[in-house]
Parts: sequence; structure tokens; C-alpha cells
Amino acid sequence: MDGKGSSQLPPGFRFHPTDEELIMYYLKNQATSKPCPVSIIPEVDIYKFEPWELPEKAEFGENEWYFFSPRDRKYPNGARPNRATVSGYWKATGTDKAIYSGAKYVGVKKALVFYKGRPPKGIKTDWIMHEYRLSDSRPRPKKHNGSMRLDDWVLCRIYKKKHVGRILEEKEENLGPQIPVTNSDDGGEQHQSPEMEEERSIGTAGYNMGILMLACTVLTWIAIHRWSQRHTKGPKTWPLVGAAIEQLINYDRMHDWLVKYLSKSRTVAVPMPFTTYTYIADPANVEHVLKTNFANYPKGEVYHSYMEVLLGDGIFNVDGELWRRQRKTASFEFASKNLRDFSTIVFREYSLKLSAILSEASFHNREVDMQDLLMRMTLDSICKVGFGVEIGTLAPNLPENCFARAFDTANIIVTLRFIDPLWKIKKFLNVGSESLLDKSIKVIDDFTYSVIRTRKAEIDQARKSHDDKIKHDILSRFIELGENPESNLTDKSLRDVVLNFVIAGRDTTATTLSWAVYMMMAHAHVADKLYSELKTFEEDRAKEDKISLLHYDIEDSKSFNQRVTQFARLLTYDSLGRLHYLHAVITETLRLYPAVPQDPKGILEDDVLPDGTRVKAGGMVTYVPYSMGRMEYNWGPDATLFKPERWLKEGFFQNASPFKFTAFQAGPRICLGKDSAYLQMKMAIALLCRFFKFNLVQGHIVKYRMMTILSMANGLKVTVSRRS
Ligand code: HEM
Repeated sequence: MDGKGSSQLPPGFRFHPTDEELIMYYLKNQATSKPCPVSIIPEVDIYKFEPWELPEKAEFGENEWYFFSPRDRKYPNGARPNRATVSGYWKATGTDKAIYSGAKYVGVKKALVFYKGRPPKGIKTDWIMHEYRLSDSRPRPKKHNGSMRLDDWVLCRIYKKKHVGRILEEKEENLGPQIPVTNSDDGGEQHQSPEMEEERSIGTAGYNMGILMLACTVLTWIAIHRWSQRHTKGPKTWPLVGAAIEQLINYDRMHDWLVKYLSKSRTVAVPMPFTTYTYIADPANVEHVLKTNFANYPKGEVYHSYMEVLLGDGIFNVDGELWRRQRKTASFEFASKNLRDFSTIVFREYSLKLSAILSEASFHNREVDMQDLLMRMTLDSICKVGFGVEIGTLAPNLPENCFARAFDTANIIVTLRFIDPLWKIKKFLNVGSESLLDKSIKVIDDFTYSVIRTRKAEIDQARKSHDDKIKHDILSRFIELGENPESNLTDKSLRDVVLNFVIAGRDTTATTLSWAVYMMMAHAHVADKLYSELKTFEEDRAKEDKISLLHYDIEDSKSFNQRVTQFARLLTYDSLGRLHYLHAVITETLRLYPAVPQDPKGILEDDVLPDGTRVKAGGMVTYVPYSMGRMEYNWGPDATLFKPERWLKEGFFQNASPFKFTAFQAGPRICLGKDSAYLQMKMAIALLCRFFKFNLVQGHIVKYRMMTILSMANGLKVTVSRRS
């Protein structure tokens, strides 16, 4: 709509003044009776008209119209302006905006919305007004002539909302800083309700209030949550994340972190996001979980999902029928005398290989990493005993072993999953640790499937030549079983069998042996006592076998190695059973450094443990051998001391309840390889401690690494000397 003055304006003229221009060039001029740059703003008392009547009063404008307007007082003695028209009223909205010219405060802009009817029941319309006032305009003192005039002039821009162009412009305006004007002269005019700018301001205020209330609620919640835990013996938690933060901070020393809490309370509940881990160290609770109510505490879905990538559906990682079938086959194999005899030969052979490497290192004053050597020894042994293949990682040149490295990496990463809530996302995106895990699994699988292929080919070959030596190992037993189509045993099942036995047979035994060697270094009197037992044993056995012991010179490698070999022949399954102190040394090592330091179980149904602790379905209960071995309530005041004698009564080894000494677990899932493990460990330690003395390399730090097995983070660097 063109106003009356538009005919005098040049073609294409548009009027888009800024707030500052409106104040500086129009309102100021009007107030001081100077001419404006263009005279297109008429003087109209806008409160005498309804907003929709105003466009035709304007001199110029299409979608917005400008007016100079006087303001009247609402009440004779008040400073509030009268904003009523005949049919309605203008109502202020939002925060006033200060207008600056450079750094100088020159005016105020107020937004108003027109309501039809009378307050407070007026109906909001789309008519909007921006009222500009000079900063120095002050309400005139009330004149005695009875004039109701409030101040000289204000400049009003009127427009109707919902015009797209206007909305865009409005948005632009709203981007500018809104500096609230405190010294407002509107006499406490109420600022309420919508219009675009207004809605935004009110929205912002409401939003800020909401944030404030939310923050207060959260802080109160946290405070109450923390206060309610003042008597809790377990770790203090935070809402939602539970103890996850504390667990992450203490991740590298997690086992000792648990010792701290379990020594204060035999059962500790650790809330985690979406679940609770309950840790137990009380033998009565352990018996309940591992035996009495065994069916309620399976490995469970959570454990299975975390470990599946590595252990698949192998015996360690399944429940129910799948577990029962594997347990039956493996138990049968472990009970066989054939396997025991075969194992004794293999363990002796590999212990001798290890002795030869140590002897060589001792003659050349070379440092060795005992943990690495022991891992090689047990890997070679389990591959030979378990799968009938020779992999030769303990060869004198100690060949690089990709499989072992990949296996360790995978083991570390799957353990991390238990406290890393982001692992599924990382796995989905194949980034970070999960990407490394993926690569490691490929290396592991390549090795494992090649073992299976080799063994299958050997079995075929043996069959063709009617050789019946094929049945001494566990893998062959499973391969044979797989030939029955009803067994559903695929190559993938065989892969899982192999990997489960690798973790069972290699890592556990090598780790225990490493800690035992470390204990010998840390407790010289124990090493000496063991040495005496072994010397006596050697002499007794030689007499029994009616052989004379070879003379040897510890400076002569040939005679030294011959004597080592002669001693090894005296070590049989039966004769090793007589070495009670040796048995006690290994068991005491396992008490303080159990190869499986904690072992979680799922919970099928809500239950109450014997000490009254309630556990909820879907959570986890973990018995903690590492803590259990260090608890005074389990072992007396000297619980933390390394004392093999605690296992001996009149020189004979006395076992403890498997629910108190839990290194091999207990109940229906007790370790199947316990005897085999003792056989290998006793064989190795007998040879090592009879003929060698170990010294920790100066500055080498011995500490555990967080993975399912309690291996040493930096290995075990030692120097070796020979014993006479
Ligand atoms: C110091 C050596 C060993 C220790 C401390 C040890 C400890 C354990 C523990 C704590 C479990 C229970 C694991 C779980 O529930 O996830 C277990 C299970 C098992 N162990 Fe051992 N183990 C050792 C050596 C061996 C060896 C050498 C073998 C076999 C070659 C073996 C075979 C098994 C098997 C098959 C199971 C699974 C039992 C089942 O779930 O039914 N272990 N072992």
C-alpha cells in the first residue's frame, strides 16, 4: 500500500531504517522540531485508531508503517502510558532493547502486541508495534492544566505478523544483543506474551529458569545420593554412572581396589550403568553361587557377548547343554591314563628345553624374560598335548610368535569391554581397540584353523597307515566326535575348542609359574628350603632307581646339562606327588596370585546370598580369588604373607576347601585341568629351582596387567645363575 507522500519520492525508494537511524535522524529531529531527511512519517495519535486503520493514515509503506505519536498517561498521577484503543489495547512484550549510536545510549525500543477486548481477557492479534523512545525523554511533570500527555513524541513502527519478509527481518534484529533497559520510564508496564521477538525472549527466560531448576534438582539429587552412601562400605557412586568412574580410574589396579573394599565387607555391591556387579569373598556365599544354587549363576548372556569374539562357544563361554557336552568329552579325555602319561613326557621335554635356554643365558650373563619363556613353554605344551601339533616357539632362537601376541592383545581388549560402555559403538564403527581386536582375531583364526587342518591331515594319514597313536590329544577326540553328523561339530566349533584350551592351558599355568619364580626371588629362605627338598628327593630317587648321580661342574655346560637331564628323568607323575613343599609353594603362589583373579557369573533370578545380600536377575556376581586369598577373615592375621608352610601338616600337604581357596573355581565347573596343571608346574619348578637361582633385573617393575588372566604387565626380567 502506498502512502500519500510516496508520489514525491524517487522511483525505487524503500524505507528500511535501522533502529539507530530511526532514533538519530527521525525521532530526535521530531523532538527538536527539525525536519526529517524525508517527510514520510506523519504525526498520528495511534491510540485513537485501531491498528488496521493505521496503514491508511501512513504517508508511505507497504508492509510496515511509521508514525510519530504522543503518549498519554493512564492515570492522572501515574507514569504508565495509556495504551487502550476503542476496541482493544496494546500490551508490552519482551525486554526493552537499548539503542546505541556508537558507544552512546540514545534510545529504547519496546515491542507491543495488540489485543482485542479488555484486559485481562483480550484476544491476541497479529498486529505488532515497535515503539522507539529517546533515551533522554522523561515523563513530563503533570501540568496543572490537567493535560494527560506523558512525553513528547515516540516513533512507532506498526506491522502485521506472519509476513515472511517481516519475519526474516525480525529474526535479523533479534540477532543483535538485547541489552535490557533498567531505568525504564514505562511506569512498571507489564511485559508479557507473544510476538516473535517477545516469544523468543519469554522462551529464553523460561528456558533459563528451566535450566536453573534442572541444575538445582540435579545437584540436590547428587547431594542426597552421596549423603545416602555415607555408611556404605563399597565404593561411593554417582547417579546413573554408579561406580564406573571410580572403576575406570582404578582400572590398572582393580584387583587391589577390590581388596580394599572386600576387607571391610565380605560382599561389595558396585552399581554400574544399567547393572550391578556384586563381588564376594565369603566362602559361604561362594559355595552358594558355585554349587548350591549353581543353576542360577551361569556364565550368562552378558559374559558370553563380551567374550564370544575370542572364545566363541567354547567350554569357558557357554552354559547348558553346549557346556555339558564339552565338559563330558573333555573330562573323559583328562581322566585317561594315556593323556596323563603323554603329558608327563611332553612337560618333561619342554621343561628341559627351557632349562637349556636358561643354562645358555646363565653362561652368557644374558637377561631373560621368564614370563615370555614360560608362555612359550606352556603354549608349545598345550599344542602338543591338546592338539597333537608341534609349534616350536621354545626353539633356542625364540622365534617371533604372531599368534601369542595377537592372543594377548585380544585378551586385554575383551577384558576392557567389562568396564567400557562404548565398546559396542567402537565395534560397530570398527575403530580404536575394537578395530585392533578385529585384526588380532584374524591372526588367531589363521593359526587355529591351520592347527585343525594339520591335525585332520595327520589323522587321515595315520588311519591310512593303521597307526593308532592318534587318540592322545583333546582336539583329536573332538575331531572324532565331529565325524558323527549328529554332533553338529563344525570347524568353527573345533576352533573354539582349541582357543578355549589355549587360554586354559597356556596362560594360567605360565602366569602361575612366573609368580612362583618371583616369589622364590622375593623369599630366599623359601627357595633354599625348596632346594633342600629337591636335593633330598634327587638322592632318594637315585637310590630307588639304583642309579648313580652324574658328577657335574657348574662351570661346565655339558656336564651341567647332563645332570639336569638325569634329574628330569627322576620326575614322574608319581614321584612328583612326594614333593609336598613344592606343592605347597605352588599353591601358596596361587593363593596370593591366582591365575584367574576374578570370575564373574550372571544371575538368572533374584536371589538372596547366605549373608543376606540380595542380588537381582540380570546383574553379575563375581567371586574374587585375588581378594579371597588376602582376607584375614579367610586366612588369619598373616593372610598377606607368602608362607607355604600354612599348607603343610607334619610335612604333608593339606588341601583347603575349594570355596575358600578358589584359584581353580569349585562346584560343577571346577577346573578340569587342575591335575595336569600341577603336573606341569611341579615338573618345571622342580627343575628350575633345583638347578637355578634367579635375580630380578635391577629396576624391573613387577605388576599385574588387567586381563582375564593375572599376567605380569612388564614380563619378568631376570638374570640366572646355576646351582650346584
Ligand atoms: C594354574 C593353572 C590353572 C588354573 C589356576 C586354572 C583355573 C581355572 C578356573 C578358575 C576355571 C574356571 C573358569 C571360568 O569359570 O571361567 C577353570 C576352568 C577350566 N580349566 Fe583351568 N586352570 C588352570 C589350568 C588348566 C589347564 C592346564 C587346563 C587344561 C589343559 C585347564 C582346563 C580348564 C577347563 C577345560 C575349564 C573349564 C571348566 C568348565 O567350565 O567346566 N585349566 N580353570
